Formats: sequence, structure tokens, C-alpha cells
Amino acid sequence: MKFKEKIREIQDFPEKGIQFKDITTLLKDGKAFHAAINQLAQPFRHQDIDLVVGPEARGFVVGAPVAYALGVGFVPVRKSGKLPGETLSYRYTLEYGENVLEVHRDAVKPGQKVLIADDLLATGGTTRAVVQMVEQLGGEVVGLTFMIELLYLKGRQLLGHDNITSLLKYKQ
Ligand SMILES: O=P(O)(O)OC[C@H]1O[C@H](OP(=O)(O)OP(=O)(O)O)[C@H](O)[C@@H]1O
Ligand SMILES: Nc1ncnc2[nH]cnc12
Repeated sequence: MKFKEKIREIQDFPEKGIQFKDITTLLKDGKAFHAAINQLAQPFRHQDIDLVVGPEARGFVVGAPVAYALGVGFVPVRKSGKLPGETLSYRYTLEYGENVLEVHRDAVKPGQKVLIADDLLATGGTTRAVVQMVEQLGGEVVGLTFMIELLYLKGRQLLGHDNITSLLKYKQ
């Protein structure tokens, strides 16, 4: 499956200088969506994963089906003010702008092995925030998986983890 042909690229969104990778064109293609999720889940089928954690909003679209494919639970990390229970908050900077993320304090139990999933790895700021939140709750991040990796923003280097996979890599 040629997944890159399914991703739409939009120049100067949400601000000048950003080339936005739009996954909605892949998501609406049932065969491509199904194949992409299966490929993302595959390397983790025989790894010891207890939970998939994914950040709002596009991380839900990737993380929840990957969790379903692996037969494990999914934990949402949400933008601030959305979760009803007691939360842990974390502020971070994005390729564009700033953000606050929250997770339920009882969502990850100490010692649980976590796979972090998102649609896209850019600077790595979002994922680093999620890693630190999982670790603060006592979870162990055993892997990270993305549909898209923007190599030129060097998120992989920021994260410094040895089990990062991505389906599509963009050099520019
Ligand atoms: O590696 P980074 O530089 O942190 O960028 C990647 C993040 O940015 C996007 O989310 P965004 O915050 O735009 O939110 P959305 O999923 O609600 O669109 C994307 O879905 C990743 O989570
Ligand atoms: N260039 C980009 N395209 C789509 N989503 C993004 N999130 C951060 N950078 C992005």
C-alpha cells in the first residue's frame, strides 16, 4: 500500500511556513486506514504492552484502533479541562504554539508497560510531554509509534528512545 499517496499536503497551515500533513484523506479510505493500523500494531503484537496512550485529538484516531488491534486498553491524554477525574497536567510547546495536556491520575498503574501512539511526530514536544506524564504516573514507556515522522524536525533525537517506529518518513 502506497500510504504517502493518501496523505494530503497543505502549505502554510495553520500558519505560514508549516507544510501540514493531512491524514483525513487516508482515514476516509477504509482499506488504507485498516492497513495502516495493522502495520502500526504489527511490531508490538509480540511485545509485552499493557496500555496504549494517545494525545488528543489525532492521537485518538491512531491510538485507539492500535490498542484494539493489540487487545489492550487505551488511555486518552486530553487538552486541559476535558477530563472529569483527578488529573496530572503538563505544559509544552508545539511546532506551532503552546499547549497544556492532562491525563487521569489513575489511568496508568505503576509498572504498566505503555505504547505511546500518535498520528505524527514533528518536534517531539507533544510526545515528550506524554512520556513524562506516563513516567510520573509510574508507567514504563516501552515503545512509540506514529503514522508520520517529519525527519527534518528531529523529534526522534529529542525523545532519545530506542523503540520508535513510524510508517511514513518525510525528509522535507
Ligand atoms: O511533535 P510535535 O511538534 O509536538 O507535533 C506533533 C503533534 O502535533 C499535532 O497535534 P496538535 O497539537 O496539532 O493537535 P490535534 O491532534 O488536536 O490536531 C499532532 O497530532 C501531534 O500530536
Ligand atoms: N507539519 C505538520 N502537519 C500535520 N500535523 C502537525 N503537527 C505538528 N506539525 C504538523
